Amino acid sequence: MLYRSAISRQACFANRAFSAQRFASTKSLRDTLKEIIPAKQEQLKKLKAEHGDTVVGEVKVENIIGGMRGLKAMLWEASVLDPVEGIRFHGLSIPDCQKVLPAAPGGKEIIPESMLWLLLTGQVPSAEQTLALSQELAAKGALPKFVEDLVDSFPRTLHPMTQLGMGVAALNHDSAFQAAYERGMKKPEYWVHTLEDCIDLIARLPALAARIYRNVYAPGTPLAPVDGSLDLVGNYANMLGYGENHSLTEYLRLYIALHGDHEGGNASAHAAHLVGSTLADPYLSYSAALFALAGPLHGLANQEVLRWQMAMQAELGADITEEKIEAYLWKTLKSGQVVPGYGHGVLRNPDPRFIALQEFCDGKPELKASPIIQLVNQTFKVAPGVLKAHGKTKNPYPNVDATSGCVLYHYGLTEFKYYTVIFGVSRALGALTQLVWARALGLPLERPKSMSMDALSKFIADSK
Ligand SMILES: CC(=O)SCCNC(=O)CCNC(=O)[C@H](O)C(C)(C)COP(=O)(O)OP(=O)(O)OC[C@H]1O[C@@H](n2cnc3c(N)ncnc32)[C@H](O)[C@@H]1OP(=O)(O)O
Ligand SMILES: O=C([O-])CC(=O)C(=O)O
Repeated sequence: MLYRSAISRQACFANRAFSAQRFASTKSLRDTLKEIIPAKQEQLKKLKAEHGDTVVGEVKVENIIGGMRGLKAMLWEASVLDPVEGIRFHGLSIPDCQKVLPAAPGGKEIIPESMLWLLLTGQVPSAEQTLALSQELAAKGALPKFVEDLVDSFPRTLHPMTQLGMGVAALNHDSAFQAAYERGMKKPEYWVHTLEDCIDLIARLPALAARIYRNVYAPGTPLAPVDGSLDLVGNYANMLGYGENHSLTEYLRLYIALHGDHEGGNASAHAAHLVGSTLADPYLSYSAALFALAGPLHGLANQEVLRWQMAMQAELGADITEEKIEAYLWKTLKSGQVVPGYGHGVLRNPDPRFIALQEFCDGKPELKASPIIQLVNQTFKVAPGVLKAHGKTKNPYPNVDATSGCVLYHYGLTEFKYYTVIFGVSRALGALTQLVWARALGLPLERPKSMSMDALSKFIADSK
């Protein structure tokens, strides 16, 4: 009863807040995709036929040397990142999504299932569709026994991200795409089997990620099974051992929904896309994404932020002033390290995901009073000025990693080497969505041309 009234409350709320045409019909996820894919295929065909030779930008030597920064060279459907405004998912900003995407029954925050539906289809799901997706994910959420045994065999000292990537790769044992490919499936069927793998993988990530957490940080204690009545994050929190903490569960829903997609060029999404373009199955493709996410310049920065803020707290003692933070920032920079959680390859403003997580904290007195979250806020006041004066970083503002882990720490989830795993549960939403579309659109193998320094120098000399 409570469940039903929560659902209809959500539906009414969503209907008030957003224009009707953005809403999905009452169709299932698969039928919705079947309906929209032909138009997208047609759009791509037309773009290629009518504008294939339109120039989008130029390639400078600095782009080739500089990590391809700024080059518009990938197709990515679900989201676009504006340097100033931040991310939009199918045109919806984070505040838009917070208004229209259904929450979990009894909750307020965006539920990752509704974000997944939006990313995959470009439509806002109803509460009923979101619930159906939750139920499907829970029904498919258990791990095969051999993957449980594999993960249980890892040493506790193996980094949780290494464990996650290996576990995800091993899940390809059951890949529907791989099996159908071996049977000789035709190209138009690719997306159908890719979608099934992607749904299965997203469903199993919480059980895999929670098992890693329990093995490493609470060995020998019981691990809850997947509960068919819970949503994806409800289950994840429960299996982690935090199911009773409603506030943390809500935070995780928001966190996982917001980290889901950040257009295509970020290292994890791009890695999934590159590997997927070889027709490797979604499990192998997403394990590649996870290993990219595990680098400190990308997803691992959230563990690095906490480590750095804790070291700052320990050094500065009880009376932390802005002057002392400023001196600590300079010490970090002068020692040749980056300030973790600051800077970005595309953004040139504070990350709206950072703002959304800060707003989550602002609404909760216990979070506002938390020393670590106060330190994040104080650092935010000082760091942009210091980074501007330092004069190197193109973006002196915080990215999402500047706060995400510190909030987890406040909730008692203090094992910071685990934080990127939570990011890894999330990024599957966007990276796997794109794999479905890459297969539906028949996108080719990704294979850019590289040049050696000698070849570049010759090219420059010849063009003078
Ligand atoms: C979810 C995410 O992945 S968000 C990013 C998470 N990563 C971090 O927070 C780590 C800290 N930040 C960084 O290292 C960078 O800002 C990156 C990797 C995110 C972006 O890198 P780039 O696009 O190359 O940044 P940018 O063009 O501004 O770099 C120019 C110079 O400023 C430096 N710089 C950039 N950000 C910082 C920073 N936070 N602290 C100190 N120096 C920085 C770069 O290292 C580079 O120095 P170099 O010329 O000596 O090599
Ligand atoms: O966009 C990027 O390069 C990094 C990032 O913030 C993300 O992947 O979420």
